[in-house]
Formats: sequence, structure tokens, C-alpha cells
Amino acid sequence: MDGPAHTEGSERPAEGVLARAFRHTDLEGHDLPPSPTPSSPRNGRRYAMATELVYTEHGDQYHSSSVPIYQTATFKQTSSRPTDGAYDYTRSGNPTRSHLERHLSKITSSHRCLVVSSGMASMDVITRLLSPGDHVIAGDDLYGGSNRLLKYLSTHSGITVHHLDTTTPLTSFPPILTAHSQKVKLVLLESPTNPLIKICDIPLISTLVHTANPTSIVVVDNTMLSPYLCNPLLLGADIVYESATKYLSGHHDLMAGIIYTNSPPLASRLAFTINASGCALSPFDSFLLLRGIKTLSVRLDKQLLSSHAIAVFLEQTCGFRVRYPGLPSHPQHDLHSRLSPRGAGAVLSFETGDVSISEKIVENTRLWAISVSFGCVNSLISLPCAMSHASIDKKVREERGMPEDLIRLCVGIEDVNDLIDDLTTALVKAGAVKVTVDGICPLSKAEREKLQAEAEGKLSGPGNEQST
Ligand SMILES: Cc1ncc(COP(=O)(O)O)c(C=O)c1O
Ligand SMILES: N[C@@H](CCSC[C@H](N)C(=O)O)C(=O)O
Repeated sequence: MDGPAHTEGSERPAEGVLARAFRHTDLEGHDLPPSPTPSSPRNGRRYAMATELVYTEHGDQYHSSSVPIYQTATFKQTSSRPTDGAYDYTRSGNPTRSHLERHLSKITSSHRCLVVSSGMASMDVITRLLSPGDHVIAGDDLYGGSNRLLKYLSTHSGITVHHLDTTTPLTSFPPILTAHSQKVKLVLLESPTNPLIKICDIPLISTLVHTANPTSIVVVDNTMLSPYLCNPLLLGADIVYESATKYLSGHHDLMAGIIYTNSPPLASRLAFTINASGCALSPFDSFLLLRGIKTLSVRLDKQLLSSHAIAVFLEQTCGFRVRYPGLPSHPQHDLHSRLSPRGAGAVLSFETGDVSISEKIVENTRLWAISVSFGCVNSLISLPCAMSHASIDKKVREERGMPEDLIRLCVGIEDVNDLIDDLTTALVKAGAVKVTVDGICPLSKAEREKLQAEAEGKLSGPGNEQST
């Protein structure tokens, strides 16, 4: 295996070797023009993203095709002198993890990518760049756990946190940037936001922030899209982190976080904190994550198509207000298409107008597991206010416009018709839609109220005749 260096390059075959070996010729041996190159930029990578996700080379002495798991805490040394570049202790470095980090730095076209024990560990490591007295600007629709960590820092560490609507940067950012320009150390964005699926204009915000204070660090949580759909480093961010528990691993069998940057000084400081605090990813989980990454493109390609079909079904057939940036009705549809042209992700949310109806929908699905998290091969359904975002005070949730009846769907790789059928059954059972000879259609408000009253025994209906 290669040593713990974190630069990319060594994995690539020598330029020209493959081109010579696989020259395309016609039947008479004349050279054919090269295959057309994809229109999407490769950002310095040699191959298209789907290939790079799969293609890795490592220096294992037995030429194993999968990367070995170096399940060891410590490494024997050849002398008593300080270690120079080799491994000494797995908290500080491990060959399986180093391979994963090199692979991810290639995929993210970054100077360096570090892997830690969870998405929250990534954020924790980044916030240790802060000192008492510093200010942080953060979105007002962050994942509940991110919100909790920021609240902890503002209560215990002398950090001031300003939560802003990051979808209106030209009005929301200037007052804070002007008032505290030299103190704003970190700007934390999540895009699309979880669970309201709002899109941040990362390039515009980065420009505003860096113009006000070139030393402010713009950090983006890219969990909802993964590097397959978006690379915020190319949009102006200084540091990107992701919960690799989600799309990158894809099977909900590990917790992991990744952090990537193009700034060598920031990378060194982050790496120092990871070693000092001991949150680096274990060798076994590094192996599992490497395995998951290989199928990211096939999983997401399918998830994108299914998500779009489900979003259209919920909006157009069922008449719900659906939040999905792939729909033209999404207020930032054009912005999202510009920043992430490959697709709109596989998380969407919708409102039913009634918490008890939303609860019934969630509880009447079979294929859609009631579960927090997303990015997995199987589909999940949840009520964010009661589940993933329950750690945010109800009052704060209300102030930030997070509806209690919001249902979040995380689309997996099952057959999309099965998913829509399962959802339809739950929607009908919950009284959210009705099935007529013309197909599925939304219930009117009066029809809903009648059903509700029947369910509560206030009106006689088919289910309560015996009690009257
Ligand atoms: C957007 C987002 N960021 C970060 C995290 C934290 O990741 P982890 O659960 O891997 O710590 C989550 C979910 O947990 C998330 O949804
Ligand atoms: N009990 C957990 C909730 C995790 S939510 C996981 C994921 N980010 C999601 O949005 O579903 C906690 O308190 O952190």
C-alpha cells in the first residue's frame, strides 16, 4: 500500500499508454476519431465521474483487487527514532483510511480529503477553527444536529451565531457582514437545506463573504447532493463536509463524515484536530465506505429518475405542495439546475395541511421505512418535526417556517411503480386522496373534514354504525 501521503496522481495510468493500447480503428485499420467527451467538466480528473468512483489502484503486495483492511491499532517500527512518513498508530494514520482519503480527494478534485467517524464529527472538527469571540453565519434551515452543535457553541464557547435566510443573500447577508465583518470567521451553508429543500446561491454568497472579509471561511454541508451531483469547492466554498453515512456509503451500514478543501493550511489544521481529538474513521468503516462509493453513480442515477417521477405524482396527481428542486414549481429550480446540472437529489418533502393525516400516511406505508437518515438504497419516510429535527425547539421551528405536517421522502433504488403504489395505498388509507373512476385525485377540504369527523365518531360513517 502507498504511504500516508494525501496528494492525488499516483493512481493514474501513464498518459498515452491506454490511448495507444485501445486505439479505435475501422475495419481497414484507419484511426477513428476519439469518442466524444462528455459535456460536463471533469475538473482535472482523468475520467468521467462514474469511472473515477470505481477506479482505484493501490500498492498491495498481493495485488488484491479490493483494498485490504489494516485492522491494527499500532505499527512496528524499525528503529526508536521518530516516525518519518510511515504509519505508527491508527488514530494518526492507517493505510486503508489513507487510500480512501486519496480516492476521495481525486473524486472531489480537492487538495486533501479527510475522513472521520460521522457527519457531525466533520462539523465538529471544522468548528474547532473558531475561537471565543468569533461570529458564525449559518442558514435558518439546517439539519437538527447541526443546529444543536451551533447552539452548544453559542452557549458554551463564546461564539455568536447568526441564523439567516440563505436563500435571500443580497438582503440577509449585508447587515451582518457590515456590522461584524472582521469577526465573521465562518459561514455555514447547507444546500439543498434539510428538510425544506431550499437552495443557496453558493457562488454569490461566497463572493459576498470573501469581499467583506477575505479571511472568512465559507463551509458547505453537501450531504444532500454528494460529490456526484455537486462540488461546492468549485462554486467558491473553502471547505466542504458531508455525512458519508448517507449517499457515499449508500447502505446504512456505517457512520462516516468527509471534509475536503483546496487550502493546504486549512487541511493541515483540520488533520491536526482529527489526530488530536481521535475522531478519524476506523479501518473497517473505511473499507466499507470505499465499497459503497463505487456504486454511487448507479444508485444516484436511478434515485434521481424515481425522485422526479414521485415528485410529479405528488404534485400533479395528488395536488400537494411539493418541495423538490427538479420541479419547475420550485422557487429556485433555475438556480439549482445551474449549480447542480446533473440532478436534483433524492430527498423531497411535501405538506398535507394536517398533522394527523401526515402521521397516518407515514404509518401506513410498507416499502417506505419510517426512519431518519437518507441516501440509502431503500426508501424512507419521516416527519422531520417529530424525528430528525425534533432537537430544534418547536417555537424556533415555527419561526423558521418548518411545517409540522411536512413529510420527508428519501427515495431508494426500488422499482418506482412499487414505490408510487405503496405511497398511494397510504395516501388513500390516510384520507389524503381518493380513487375515482378517473384515477387518483385530491380530496376537497369538505371531504377531508367529513372523513375526519367520521373517524372521530362525530358523524355516522361506514366504520361506526354499530356504536350508534
Ligand atoms: C445535512 C446533514 N448534515 C449532517 C448530518 C450529520 O451526519 P451524521 O449523522 O453522519 O453524523 C446529517 C444527518 O445526520 C444531515 O442530514
Ligand atoms: N436522533 C438523531 C436524529 C438523527 S437525524 C439523521 C439525518 N440527518 C436526517 O436528517 O434524517 C439526532 O438527535 O441526531
